[in-house]
Parts: sequence; structure tokens; C-alpha cells
Amino acid sequence: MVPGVSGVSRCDSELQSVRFEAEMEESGADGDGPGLEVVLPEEGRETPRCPHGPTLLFAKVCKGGESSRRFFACSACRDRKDCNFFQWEDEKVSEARLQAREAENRAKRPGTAQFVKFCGLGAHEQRFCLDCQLLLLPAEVASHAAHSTRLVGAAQLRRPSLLLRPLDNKKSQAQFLFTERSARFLLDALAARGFSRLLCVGAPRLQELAKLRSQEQDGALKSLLLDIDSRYAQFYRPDEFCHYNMFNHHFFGGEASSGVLRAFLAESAGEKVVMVADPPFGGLVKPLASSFSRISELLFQDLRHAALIPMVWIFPYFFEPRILECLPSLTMLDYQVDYDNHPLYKHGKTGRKQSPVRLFTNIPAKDVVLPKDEGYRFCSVCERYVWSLNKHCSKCNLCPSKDGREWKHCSACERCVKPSWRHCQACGRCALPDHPCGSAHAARGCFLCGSLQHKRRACPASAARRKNR
Ligand SMILES: C[S@@+](CC[C@H](N)C(=O)[O-])C[C@H]1O[C@@H](n2cnc3c(N)ncnc32)[C@H](O)[C@@H]1O
Ligand SMILES: [Zn+2]
Ligand SMILES: [Zn+2]
Ligand SMILES: [Zn+2]
Ligand SMILES: [Zn+2]
Ligand SMILES: [Zn+2]
Ligand SMILES: [Zn+2]
Repeated sequence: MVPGVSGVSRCDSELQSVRFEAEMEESGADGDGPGLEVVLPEEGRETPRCPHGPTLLFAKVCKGGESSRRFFACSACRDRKDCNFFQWEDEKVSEARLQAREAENRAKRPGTAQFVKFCGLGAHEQRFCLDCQLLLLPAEVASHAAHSTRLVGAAQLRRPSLLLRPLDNKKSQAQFLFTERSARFLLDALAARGFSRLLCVGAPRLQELAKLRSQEQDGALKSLLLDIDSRYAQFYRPDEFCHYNMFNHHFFGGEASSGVLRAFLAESAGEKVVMVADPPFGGLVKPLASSFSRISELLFQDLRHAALIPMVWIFPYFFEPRILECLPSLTMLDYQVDYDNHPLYKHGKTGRKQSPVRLFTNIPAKDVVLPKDEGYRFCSVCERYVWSLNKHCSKCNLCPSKDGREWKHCSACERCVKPSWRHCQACGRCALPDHPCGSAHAARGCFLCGSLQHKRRACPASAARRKNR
């Protein structure tokens, strides 16, 4: 295993890691411990490339604020089985090895779309190979004779997310697909705000439902899908899909492909464009935020100021501090997103079993109307729609709940806390009843310098380190 890589939640949405994060959050640890930090490259600095595009630079943060020797690793895959790229930052790589690497990267690029040719076939010729997950042209059928294949009709071609097997690789893509309820809510809410161009980043089901809706409404809604799952290229015209890695803003199809996004954004002058991104739930908030900022730059290239594209970033609530640290103009909404093929994240559950997945958006919260019949209401003080159990606290002057449970006010802490927490006299704060009482952990001191006044991210030592770099 690559040193350190196994210890961090990368592009990973498996249940376990999400639950782990949830438990950390529940215990008050909020992820402020030892781990890997992504160091974003300075402007113009090239990083070595793996088959998934430019790699990311990682630094392991140790107690005392020192970071160990830094290294490059794949941005998209956590498991070495999926991508075993590893290079120390200061390692010298021979020209021969660079060339071999480039040849390997080229060989791993997927084939091009054949959607247009496939659509021209007769109904009795349109075959899909279930084993290879490929649409087959007549000349290709013989080589799949030993596989299970089936005819596909126009209706199936319009719903690729029902035809394709969701990628369930726990350590990479883990595709959780929206329920009709969540997808419909998103499309309705965005249409109500007047958005007519939809950029779906890692949201293949949303793209197909947007397209279906558009066909019913004379092309009123235009959408483009950016996703690392190249199987989707088979179902779309080249101007509807880009093979894209959202952790490093890499277009596998090079200039031609990034040009598709540029054209999509440029054409939207006068039409309102919105981006909906549903990344795999992992810890790589910083690179995601960086990619979304780069997409925004393409939209606002004529403007001097750094504006953010209207967006909805779908992610678990316990990433709120990290997301807001990177993109402070976003706010978290109470809406609970649920998924078809996820055992836990289902609508109607209560307590800890509710979906932890929320919307982070720069659309004003008061304008995103959450459905009353699903249990949301408008808080006129907070000026946003909230979940029914999120009761307004007059002492905090806000609706405090993040996790969907009813929080309660602690007058000693002077804030609202989770229902399972009790005020601990020894620690002088609220915590779970079985917390490690009196320990440094319980006191939530800074990981780097031990101060009780701030957390690692706000540590002057950490700021100094960043500046030095
Ligand atoms: C949690 S699923 C979201 C699917 C969405 N809920 C839907 O129903 O349309 C994550 C999506 O991101 C894609 N993905 C995973 N890693 C990616 C990467 N590095 N770059 C771009 N897309 C990625 C997956 O293929 C998948 O479609
Ligand atoms: Zn890779
Ligand atoms: Zn096959
Ligand atoms: Zn309120
Ligand atoms: Zn309160
Ligand atoms: Zn308390
Ligand atoms: Zn205690």
C-alpha cells in the first residue's frame, strides 16, 4: 500500500467510510486529526500524470504540525489495484520511464463514442452486451457470441442509468443513483429558479431525466454530463458528454473535450446555467472545490472578479465546515437526498438512519422551496426552508440541526447540541455520555499545537506552514 494513502478518505463513497465520518462527527472529533492533506499546485506547475490525468500532491500531517516527505498519487483512485501511481515529490524520473508511463496512460484511454452509428441501426440490430457493458455494432456482435447480450429499444437508450450496472467499486466510483423523488425535486427546484442549462458533474441519472424532460418540453432544458464513467459516452452525442475527472479538472478527450464544456457555457449567455455535482463522498473537498472554481472561470472568463457558477454540490452534512472553508459563498440546505441503490439513504427514515446527504448551494436559500408534503417548513427568522424536526432556537437565534434530529439547547455551552450529547462538568462541554472524559481528545484541543482555543485548520502553525510553502 502506498504510504499514507490508505488512511484517508479519497474518492470513495462506500458506506463504511461515510459512517466512520458520521461517527467521528457524532463524537465531536470532526476529522481534525492526523491524516493526509492535498497540496494544490501553484499556478502553472505541472504534476506527473497517471491514466486519470494530473496526479495530486499529498502531505502527511503529523503531530506538531510537521508534514512528512510529500508524494504524488492518483486523484481518482484510492486503491492501488485501480491505479498504482506513486512518486515522491523530489524523486528524479528517467526519460525512459516517463515515456513508458505516457504510453501506458495512452493505452488506458477508453474508445470513442459510437452513439450516432448505433442510433442509425434497425431495431433488431441494436444489441447491448451485459458482460462488457457495451452497445454493439453489427460487426462486433460475433466477438461477444459467448457473452449475454440483449436487444435494446429507444426507451432503454434514453435511460442508460437503468441499463448499465452501477459501478460498485468501493474504493473508486461507487455510483449511487438518485431516486426519482430526489431527481424530480432537483429538476423542479432549478426550473422554478429559471435555469435552462444544466451542467451535471457526476450525475448521470440527473442528465438523463433532464433530457427526457427536455424532449417533453421542446428542448427547453439543455444539459451536459461530465463523468469519469466512460460507459456513458455510448449513450450521448459528443456535445452531451465529456469524460472528465472532477478531482483534477482533467478532460480525458483533451482540448476537443474541454472545448465542449467551454461551448456549452459560452452558449448559455442570456440563459441561466447551473451546475449540479454529486461527487463520490470522500475527503477530497479541496480539489473538488478547485475544479468547480475552474469551471466557474470558464463561465465568467470576461469578468475580473472570481465569481462562482450557480451550483448545487451534493455531499454529506458533516463536510459542511470543510466545504464552507473552501467555498464560503455556499450554504447548506436541509433537503435530504436519497438514492435508489443505497441501503441506508432512503426517504422516510428517522433518527440516525436518515440520509446524511445534503445540498450546498449559492442560490439564495429562501428561493429553494423544500416540499411541505415531505415535512419541510419555512423558518421566517432564518429565511430558509428547514426539516420539521429542526426547531428554531430563540437563544441561538437559528434552526440548529444539521443531522435531521431535534437538537437541544445547552445553557452552559450556550449553543444547541445533538440530542445524544450530555453536558460534562469535567470537560466543560457537551459530549456523548461515553466520551473519553478529561482526555485531550475530549477537550478537542488543536491537533497541531494542542491549544484548546482553536482547531487544526485555524492553527497559526498551520497558516505559517502554508505561507512558507
Ligand atoms: C455518488 S454517484 C452520483 C450519481 C448521481 N446521484 C445520479 O444519480 O446521477 C458519483 C458519480 O460520480 C462519478 N465519478 C466518480 N469519480 C469521479 C471522478 N473522479 N471524476 C468524475 N466523476 C466521477 C461516478 O461515475 C458517478 O456517476
Ligand atoms: Zn490514476
Ligand atoms: Zn461482451
Ligand atoms: Zn430558524
Ligand atoms: Zn440554541
Ligand atoms: Zn453543554
Ligand atoms: Zn468529560
